[in-house]
Amino acid sequence: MTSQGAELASPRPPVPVTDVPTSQVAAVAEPLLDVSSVTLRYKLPGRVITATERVSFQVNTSDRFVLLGPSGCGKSTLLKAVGGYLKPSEGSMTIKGRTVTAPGPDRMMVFQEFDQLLPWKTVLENVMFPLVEARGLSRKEAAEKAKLYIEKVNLTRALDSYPHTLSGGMKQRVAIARGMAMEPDILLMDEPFAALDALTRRTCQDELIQLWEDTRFTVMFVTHSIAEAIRIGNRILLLSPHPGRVKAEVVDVDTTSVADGSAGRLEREIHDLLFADDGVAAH
Ligand SMILES: Nc1ncnc2c1ncn2[C@@H]1O[C@H](COP(=O)(O)OP(=O)(O)OP(=O)(O)O)[C@@H](O)[C@H]1O
Repeated sequence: MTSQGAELASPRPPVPVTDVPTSQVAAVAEPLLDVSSVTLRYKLPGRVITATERVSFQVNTSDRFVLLGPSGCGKSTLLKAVGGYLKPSEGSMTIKGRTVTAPGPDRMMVFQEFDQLLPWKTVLENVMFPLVEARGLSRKEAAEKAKLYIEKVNLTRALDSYPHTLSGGMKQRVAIARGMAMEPDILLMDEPFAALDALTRRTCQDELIQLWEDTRFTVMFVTHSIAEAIRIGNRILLLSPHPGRVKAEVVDVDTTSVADGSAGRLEREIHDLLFADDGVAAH
């Protein structure tokens, strides 16, 4: 049974898994993001690639909403479409009731690549840049806000450093600070930790959760790692292999289950759902 507004701290059976299409689930409140029956296609010379087919889901304020599925199922394509970089061939996407038609400062993206920072600008200048250019803040206001968010990702010591002097994990934290400083309606993260070593990746995941505890921002997070999905998400949408369709949604993911050992069970259940035939998944 799907429910909205997960209470992460409450003890509960950790695996409320549903195969009910999200479009059939009654929303408790107006969703922040409403993706309705969205098909995304790439039109190439002489052929068309369908990346996702009739995908529906809703993201609520303060959700940590994870898109999980095998490589090529269209996770990044979906995220780009929410970002406004791709127009659906079918269906609709609205954020706060407005149709998504183009990129905007209400949806900031963080990518996997370490080179998403401007190499000729310092950490502080990188975080200030969109605040000045897209939000129209004065340099003084932008610097104040940027410093606040750089502090939140524990990089105050690196304010004046240039990207090439930072580790991969530090660069990703700067990118997160830059996205969060814009105080977007939703932060869109495309496998931001996938290129990090295992230890740094784990640290960055924990820091992201800590950051969420502090600010309760809304995040949509793409990964193909089941363990990462469980660690990050309070809701996990499972997509089938290419073309991506909604297979199931895991709701009320209790992050405490990661510590109490039941994460392994949840991981196995999600694995079985992801890789089962449709008939098997629909139990
Ligand atoms: N720019 C593009 N032009 C044409 N086809 C594309 C383009 N980008 C992605 N595709 C195709 O769309 C499908 C979905 O790709 P997408 O990158 O969204 O999947 P993904 O689930 O994010 O995969 P991964 O986990 O490997 O990043 C794939 O078949 C891919 O080859």
